[in-house]
Amino acid sequence: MSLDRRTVSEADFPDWLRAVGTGFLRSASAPPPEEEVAVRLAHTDLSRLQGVFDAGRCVATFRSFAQELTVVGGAKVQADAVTAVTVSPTHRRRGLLSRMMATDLAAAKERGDVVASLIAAEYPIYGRYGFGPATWTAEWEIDVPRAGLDPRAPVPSEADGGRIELVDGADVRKLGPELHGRLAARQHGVVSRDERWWQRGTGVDVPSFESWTEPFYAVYRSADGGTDGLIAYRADDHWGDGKQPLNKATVAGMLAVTPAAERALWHFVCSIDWITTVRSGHRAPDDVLPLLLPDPRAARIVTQADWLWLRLLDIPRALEARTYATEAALVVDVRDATGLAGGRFLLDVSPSGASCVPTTRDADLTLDVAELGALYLGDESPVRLAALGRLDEHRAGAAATADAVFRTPRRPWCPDVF
Ligand SMILES: CC(=O)SCCNC(=O)CCNC(=O)[C@H](O)C(C)(C)COP(=O)(O)OP(=O)(O)OC[C@H]1O[C@@H](n2cnc3c(N)ncnc32)[C@H](O)[C@@H]1OP(=O)(O)O
Repeated sequence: MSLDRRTVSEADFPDWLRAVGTGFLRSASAPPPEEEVAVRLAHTDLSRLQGVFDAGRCVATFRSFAQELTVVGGAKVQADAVTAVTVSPTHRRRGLLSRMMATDLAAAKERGDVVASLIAAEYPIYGRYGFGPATWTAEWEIDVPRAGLDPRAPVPSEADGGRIELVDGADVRKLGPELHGRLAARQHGVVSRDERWWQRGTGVDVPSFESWTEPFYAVYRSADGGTDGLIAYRADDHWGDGKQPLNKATVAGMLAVTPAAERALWHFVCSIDWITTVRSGHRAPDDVLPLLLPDPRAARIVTQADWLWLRLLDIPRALEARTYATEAALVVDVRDATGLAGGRFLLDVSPSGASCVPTTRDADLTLDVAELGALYLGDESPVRLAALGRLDEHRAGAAATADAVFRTPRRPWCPDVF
């Protein structure tokens, strides 16, 4: 019987969820409990769910949803966020992912989405579809006694005027969205969170495959009482043979919209009695954390990897949406084998605005749409891509000009996994 790729109906949904569990090696054979299916259905746009069915049984899954992505300068573009991509091990490498991806990207283009976004399970999967790694992540493990922080110092410092308060999940659901909105207005790479995100993130209706332990939550209030930062962390219970506390705090999330809040929250979590190790959670690779410590070598990098991948669907709108710190003009030839977004464009930028229009002028640079995805938020270097042979320079110095055009002083950061 031929494989049937189709949009998922309400009746298909439990089996579709079962197939996601199979593909992600979570559970072997049963759909989640009925109540959980109902909760998830209420938060799912079925028209953006695809499944492939073999003799009526779901063997491949794909979901996309509407997302806003903050670009350089703080504007937001509409993203087609891709998730729940699985193909059962019995049906792998027969082109099912390629079929579902082609269907989804065509629909996103038709809808007018500017980019598609995802967090890749494995690096080699998505480049072929025009995605490039646009943000990277780093995680540190801090040896607190070695870090050299003054254990007697109050946190935050009295000079700072702010204070740290412990709060609960209900407070986080109240305060978090506003704080996140302020972060999303300034940090490129941030993606939108809906109400459901804050519920799941604070233990409301958590799916059965996730084991949930309530974290500790603390907020940073500035001198004027505003909430400028939020941290969630969990602690284990580990004691040495000599009766010394050797507990580890693992940060589940930390958002800060001012440098004072950022410094205070890191200092706070590194100053909790009994805690001798802090795991930072996923941060931008240029996070201030290690250099906040008197001895930065006490912060060991434990993860360094690609994080948010982007696929440009509308190059003029994408490039005009972000800001640029320099004044320059570049003709960029973008290859896109799918025909969705490629072409030759004149990109004319200055600190007061940008225009990107199709052109027949000679190209300064040629690159694949996936490489443009890696450049888009300012993280990758065109000069480095040229050295790798992934960007062709047709005019001497054009890659260096592109470096000045695209790169940003601070690196992009996407705090979420989706
Ligand atoms: C955004 C997210 O949800 S990330 C989660 C992705 N899902 C997973 O990692 C779960 C486990 N893996 C799977 O379910 C599947 O292997 C998938 C979804 C990754 C791939 O599905 P498939 O249907 O096997 O992919 P498909 O047959 O369309 O492959 C297309 C091409 O990609 C290649 N490819 C697919 N998966 C991988 C991989 N994991 N690593 C390297 N190459 C891959 C194939 O070899 C093929 O290459 P070719 O065209 O040169 O022959």
